[in-house]
Amino acid sequence: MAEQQIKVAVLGGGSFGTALASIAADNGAHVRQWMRDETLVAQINNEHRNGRYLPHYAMNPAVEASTDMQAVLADASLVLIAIPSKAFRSVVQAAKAWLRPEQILVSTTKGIEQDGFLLMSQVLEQETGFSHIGVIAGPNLASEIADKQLTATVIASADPLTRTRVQQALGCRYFRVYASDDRHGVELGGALKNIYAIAAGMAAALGMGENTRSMLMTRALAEMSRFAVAQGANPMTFLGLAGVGDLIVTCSSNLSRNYRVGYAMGEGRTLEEAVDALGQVAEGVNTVKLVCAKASEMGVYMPLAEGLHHVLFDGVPAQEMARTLMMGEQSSDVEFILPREAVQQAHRDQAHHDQAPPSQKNGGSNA
Ligand SMILES: NC(=O)C1=CN([C@@H]2O[C@H](COP(=O)(O)OP(=O)(O)OC[C@H]3O[C@@H](n4cnc5c(N)ncnc54)[C@H](O)[C@@H]3O)[C@@H](O)[C@H]2O)C=CC1
Ligand SMILES: O=C(CO)COP(=O)(O)O
Repeated sequence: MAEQQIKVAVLGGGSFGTALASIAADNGAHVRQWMRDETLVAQINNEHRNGRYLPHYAMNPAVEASTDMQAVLADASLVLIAIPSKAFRSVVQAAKAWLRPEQILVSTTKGIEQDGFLLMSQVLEQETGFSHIGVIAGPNLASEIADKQLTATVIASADPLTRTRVQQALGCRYFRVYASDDRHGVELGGALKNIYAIAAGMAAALGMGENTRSMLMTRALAEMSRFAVAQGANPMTFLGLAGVGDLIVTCSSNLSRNYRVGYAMGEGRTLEEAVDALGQVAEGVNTVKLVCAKASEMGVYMPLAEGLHHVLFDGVPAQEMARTLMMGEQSSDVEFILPREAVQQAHRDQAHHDQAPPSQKNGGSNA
């Protein structure tokens, strides 16, 4: 019996939604893509090109674009939502009337909602109450996917059906889909790395070398995983594609929009100028604000994120980022092996010992 063609709906007409719609169509799925802009819909349907977000990408001609959300969602079994975090909830609310519990709902958005510090899959859960919910995250620069560069991602969900269906729908000769059940960790990895991509772009523009970049990325990973574990994620997730994988790509490539915002600021532009010149979403700008507030509330040590926050919002010069990196406490390398508290305690013990009168040192002996 012939396999039934999977029906995929993509909400969002930006670069990632477009790349994912085309992958699914390359893979034989029936794909409809929803967006607000009628001109873009006409261009995708007539020229098979998204001139606004991925102008040089020849999309799979089978992708049908539409501004009619109901028609796009009508018979889809898999719904991919690629909408920036600021608009995510409003789009889900608009879609709700046509969503059904048996559908698989997957967020591809790497951001956090301000009210309640919610990740997008939590927004999906809140709005729908459905159980087939997952997230996609990993080193996935849309423009490289558009070039069909070999790429891998992660589908994270507690629900095995969601994981399997997404692997079937998107896994193809140039796109591999690995599975995880740590939805929260994978989703946090995707959102948090945007903060450090901005910092890495800044460091690159300021002429910092490879040692510095490597230190920044590795300490970023320590900081991200410390925060995520405090939020209930599994630290091992940060060894995977959605952790270190995504951190590497966005901290190294000027195809990353977050990196580009940092680079422009390192060259002397203001945040506003850098964001305006980009014309697309750089989620890290909002994420750093929310994460710093949350970290301070939870008592999580995040010197890099705080340093970046001062540069972005408090008028501190970008050069100060480097000082932040060098002036923080010299603590543990991998704190899941040697806890930070153990290093701090050793420093305190040593200071106590150094201050003690000579008669009390070395067990009272003067040798
Ligand atoms: N572009 C990339 O390489 C990747 C992006 N992502 C994530 O995917 C999410 C979406 O990103 P992109 O597609 O790259 O963004 P984009 O900036 O290329 O496009 C955003 C799209 O959302 C639409 N949109 C914005 N507000 C809307 C609203 N209120 N109602 C309906 N549509 C609205 C815009 O019109 C546009 O079509 C982001 O959270 C990003 O972090 C994840 C992986 C890779
Ligand atoms: O998440 C991404 C690649 O994995 C895209 O990063 P930017 O949003 O910084 O372009």
